[in-house]
Amino acid sequence: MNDTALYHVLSIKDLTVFRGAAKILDRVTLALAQGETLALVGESGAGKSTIATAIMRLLENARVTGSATLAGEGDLLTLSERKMVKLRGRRLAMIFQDAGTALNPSYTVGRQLSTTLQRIHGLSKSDARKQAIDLFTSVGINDPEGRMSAFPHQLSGGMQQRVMVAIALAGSPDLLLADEPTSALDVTIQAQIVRLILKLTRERGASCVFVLHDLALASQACDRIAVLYAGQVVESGPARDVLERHRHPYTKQLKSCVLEIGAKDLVAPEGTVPSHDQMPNGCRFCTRCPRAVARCADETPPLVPARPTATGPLDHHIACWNPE
Ligand SMILES: Nc1ncnc2c1ncn2[C@@H]1O[C@H](COP(=O)(O)OP(=O)(O)OP(=O)(O)O)[C@@H](O)[C@H]1O
Repeated sequence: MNDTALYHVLSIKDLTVFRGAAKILDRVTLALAQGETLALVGESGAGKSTIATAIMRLLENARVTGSATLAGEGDLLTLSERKMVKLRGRRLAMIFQDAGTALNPSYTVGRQLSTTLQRIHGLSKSDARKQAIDLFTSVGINDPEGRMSAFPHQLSGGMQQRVMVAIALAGSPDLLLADEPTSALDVTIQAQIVRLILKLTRERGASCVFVLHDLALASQACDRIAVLYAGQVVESGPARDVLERHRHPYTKQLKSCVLEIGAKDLVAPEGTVPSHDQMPNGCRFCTRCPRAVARCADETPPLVPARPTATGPLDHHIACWNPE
């Protein structure tokens, strides 16, 4: 498909995040079309959650540059806080990795969802309650009416996560930012929640930026993949291109780790990511890269089309001076 025909719901350009002297994200550029799902993959600490949190403008103690344009609203990084308060929940919503800490322990989950519905849609108490029960039903909470009066600690981790999904969907956002639930849940439940989020996003015609650790799921269930290494996007594009026709040596290593070990989840290739005070000026992967050439350590490779036929920002791109 010619991607200029697609409507970009989100365009991130040169997103850079500093925490003190450390550059946590380095000129991240990504685009997402309406109704599509983008998986962010990469080792722990690569900056995936930082991207989602920066878009929501919820990063603390960080300096952020670049832009993140939401269709029809402008650059989220420069909008007033008042405007952001209006957008959060309505046009964009985030599902956090750990529902246990994101939910308020002092209120019942029914009240947390109902007050969100009242605030966003101006519903009466009884209409909000009805809609809350419907939403609990659609996210697969059994006995939704009974669960309305439960406090978060009275629910299992999986149920808490479903409550979070319901709260995120309360305002019918057209962009969801979701962090894959990790260690707090067992793997089967994790996969169920991921599939639930993807299904509900699709049914609603919304778009989703999903932090995923499961490469197989990213390639099966998501339209696009962006591979991150130490805060830089090294390869991005349609899921099949990135996984099957990858050109970046890091993507190749990630994929071969999964194949060799037979693991579904992301396994880090050998070696370690340099610490922030020893980060190369150029390509951050160069210290572990079998194909590194002289300029890799000093010059950051730009994200460019991976093939001559790839031209638009949604096409397959790589950032490498010496690709496969
Ligand atoms: N609140 C914070 N203060 C300082 N540094 C932070 C903070 N949060 C994250 N970082 C640093 O920012 C970098 C990116 O972290 P981030 O959580 O975005 O990575 P990630 O790819 O989402 O990792 P994971 O897969 O483990 O969730 C890491 O080096 C991390 O140590």
